[in-house]
Amino acid sequence: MRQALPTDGQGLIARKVGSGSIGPVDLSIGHGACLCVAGRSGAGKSTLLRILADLVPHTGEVWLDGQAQSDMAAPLWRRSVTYVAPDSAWWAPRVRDHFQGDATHFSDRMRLPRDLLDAAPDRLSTGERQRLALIRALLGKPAVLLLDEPSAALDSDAVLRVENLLGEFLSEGGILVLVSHDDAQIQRMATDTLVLERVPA
Ligand SMILES: Nc1ncnc2c1ncn2[C@@H]1O[C@H](COP(=O)(O)OP(=O)(O)OP(=O)(O)O)[C@@H](O)[C@H]1O
Repeated sequence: MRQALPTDGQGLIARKVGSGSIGPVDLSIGHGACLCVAGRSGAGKSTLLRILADLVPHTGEVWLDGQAQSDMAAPLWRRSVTYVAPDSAWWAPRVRDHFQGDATHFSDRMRLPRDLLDAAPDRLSTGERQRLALIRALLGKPAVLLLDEPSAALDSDAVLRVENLLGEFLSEGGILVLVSHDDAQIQRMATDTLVLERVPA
């Protein structure tokens, strides 16, 4: 497991967050740390990430470096606390139209063909779309990345390339919350783990 940095009020902190299907959940993640979220299908992993990104109504409170989520406009909060869905949305004609800045460095690191940046999003494979969604999020320079099964569709070499980039994000003080069903990936990436249990109806 990776080493966590101490939080001392900094980092991402959630207290008693929940919605109809999950919670209440407490968590605290320091800069440079990766919380892996596991649990059975339907346990609420995606819902927890969407709560942390302020994408769904919820109870409880979330803070980033002492700044409360409830005191910020949701779009501004999401620039710092960015959710990457397993089924990312693409709306512009070309892939590169979705990026803030030059994606070639990240795309080369992932060994993606350069012509993909000029491609129409609907011709991307599932794994290409997953990696390009991660690149799009990284180019936004978030403080926190909330990744929902980011390498579920990837071969083992591509998984390690993704983890390498995420390791770099962590070493620069980024905060990562990673939903994964892959125990080996959790072993490689986690400084801490949270196993969610489905709330009985
Ligand atoms: N928009 C929604 N409205 C109502 N219920 C929802 C909504 N989104 C998710 N749920 C329910 O909340 C529960 C948790 O769903 P969630 O997608 O968070 O689980 P998960 O742990 O991520 O599952 P998986 O591993 O299958 O992706 C499920 O019972 C799901 O049906």
